[in-house]
Amino acid sequence: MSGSTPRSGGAMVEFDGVGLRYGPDAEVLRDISFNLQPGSFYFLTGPSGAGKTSLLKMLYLAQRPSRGIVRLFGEDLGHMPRHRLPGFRRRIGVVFQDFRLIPHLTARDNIALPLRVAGVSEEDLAGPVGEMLSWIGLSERADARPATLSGGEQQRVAIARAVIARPQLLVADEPTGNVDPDMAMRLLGLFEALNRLGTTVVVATHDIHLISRIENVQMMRLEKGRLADPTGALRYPPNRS
Ligand SMILES: Nc1ncnc2c1ncn2[C@@H]1O[C@H](COP(=O)(O)OP(=O)(O)OP(=O)(O)O)[C@@H](O)[C@H]1O
Repeated sequence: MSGSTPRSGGAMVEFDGVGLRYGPDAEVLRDISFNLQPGSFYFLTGPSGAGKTSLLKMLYLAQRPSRGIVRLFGEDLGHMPRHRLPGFRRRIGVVFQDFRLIPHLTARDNIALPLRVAGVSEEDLAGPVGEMLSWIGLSERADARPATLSGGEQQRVAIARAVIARPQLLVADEPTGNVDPDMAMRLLGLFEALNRLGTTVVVATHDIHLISRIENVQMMRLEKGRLADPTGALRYPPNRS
């Protein structure tokens, strides 16, 4: 991993008074303030349209806030020159709601992509990619292209691709929406394993069953573009000390 690490004792992610609007329309997110601590596991919930995907987009740097401050890995993104963004993005694993697999690459090559980008040799990546294919139950379909995979199979490949390079931050948008409950638990196991290795994990989901199966998670709930804190687990507003 290149680049800076979070300031000592600092948050992995800090949102301070963040608002987001698309074009001239009203804000879809308002007054969003929270800290994500390194190595923690968060579920983001809320009704459809509450703004979960929009919040995640700001987390994985696909969207800049309309106002407020977003700090990632201790740095203010508002003051970051564009040429530094790709380096930051490489430290973040993303499971997109619509998967976004590369259509002309096989399942194996989609999963291997982050390791290749990181410069891992073909010899060294074969083992981890094979293990990942086995974990998601797709060893037999390793040479299949995305268009020939089911929605659930594509989702499993997307998850494997997001976790294989052990990102510092993992952001997953409804990552188990297309798989059965057993596979959902297996995939959640991947997130937990990564989290135990130190990755901060943020999972947006409607799946209450999934949430109830994990211990030591923190909940974030969005309602109509605002953050609620029903459990009190979240520091809201953030501790400014
Ligand atoms: N690119 C966009 N342009 C304009 N409005 C958008 C855009 N993306 C999202 N919105 C609007 O922002 C609001 C929040 O959408 P968002 O997708 O973030 O919600 P969500 O909580 O992820 O919903 P779901 O659970 O259905 O995926 C919605 O009113 C949506 O219509």
